Amino acid sequence: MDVIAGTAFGVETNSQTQDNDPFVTNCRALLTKLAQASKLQMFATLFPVITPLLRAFNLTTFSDPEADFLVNSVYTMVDDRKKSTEGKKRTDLLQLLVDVEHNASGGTANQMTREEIVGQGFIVLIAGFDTTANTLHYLVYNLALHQHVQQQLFQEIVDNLGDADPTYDNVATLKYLDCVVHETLRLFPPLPLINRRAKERRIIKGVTIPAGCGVGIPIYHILRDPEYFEDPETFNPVRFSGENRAKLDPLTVELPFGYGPRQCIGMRLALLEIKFAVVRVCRRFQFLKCEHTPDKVDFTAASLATPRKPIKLLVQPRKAT
Ligand code: HEM
Repeated sequence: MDVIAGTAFGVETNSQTQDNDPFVTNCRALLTKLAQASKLQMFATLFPVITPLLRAFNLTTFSDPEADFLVNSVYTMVDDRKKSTEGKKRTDLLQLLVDVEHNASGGTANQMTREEIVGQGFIVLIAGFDTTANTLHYLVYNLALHQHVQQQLFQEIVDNLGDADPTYDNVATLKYLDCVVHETLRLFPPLPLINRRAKERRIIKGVTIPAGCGVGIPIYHILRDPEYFEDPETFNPVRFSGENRAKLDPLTVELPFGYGPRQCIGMRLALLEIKFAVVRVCRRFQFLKCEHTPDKVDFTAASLATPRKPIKLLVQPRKAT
């Protein structure tokens, strides 16, 4: 939350310590609702023709007071940025968007309206928060269940970084960490399903997809398909190492972030964020199973991969060496 609010909007949220910050509480509440709104979304995905009807009855995903609060906050930020002088310019996403509007003021096709800027900013906020947090959640769960993986990861961090702070360059040397992150995303993709609309009629394996038809792409199931991954239900980070990775279908390696021109814009930021957090946490704590830790995660039928019951773990400080 703090990373996305800071990098996208320059807002300091301190979500770990200031639970009552309205930005944090509204964001959390909206994401919880979004995760639950899946049945309506699924229906609208399969039958896009009903979308105008949902809009007419104000039944869209973003018609909640929490969404209003966040959208209005982004409007205020955009207006503040426009008023601020050159010298005070920030280097974040919102500033880039505001500059696009400013620089294209000749009315070119690339010019963005105020609404478009706010819409883009809002989507980044929503898309960048729970996805990364959920991945970290599932990653430490996997470590708790697979102590040998946790030990190898810990050793890699100690051997390569010692006590040094994680940086863009030094986390790139942590090859095993990269495998652990990718294997976590394979088994627990935060967005289990993405959507497209068919541009033209196509027949795939005997199934006709008419032009304009909504198509759901089941990321979760593709990433657990034995056609693409041997022994797919097993958590095995080594499948993403060096020559093993080269044998995988390249499409599946980045699939947790989608595919094609609409692929996740925050992929590199997310991977870096996750790796920084893992280095900081895993060198100080060990994650263990406890009596409430499930052996298998049962998901809700939601748009975000949400566990039906909270996943509880035992966290133990590591002894200083
Ligand atoms: C582990 C973390 C993340 C995962 C797994 C993830 C996954 C995805 C997926 C599957 C999509 C849809 C892609 C498609 O349709 O092909 C997407 C879109 C997007 N993501 Fe991420 N994402 C993550 C983190 C982030 C972060 C940190 C940001 C913000 C910087 C972000 C911003 C976006 C945006 C703006 C879109 C595009 C929305 C659109 O075009 O409608 N994501 N992401």
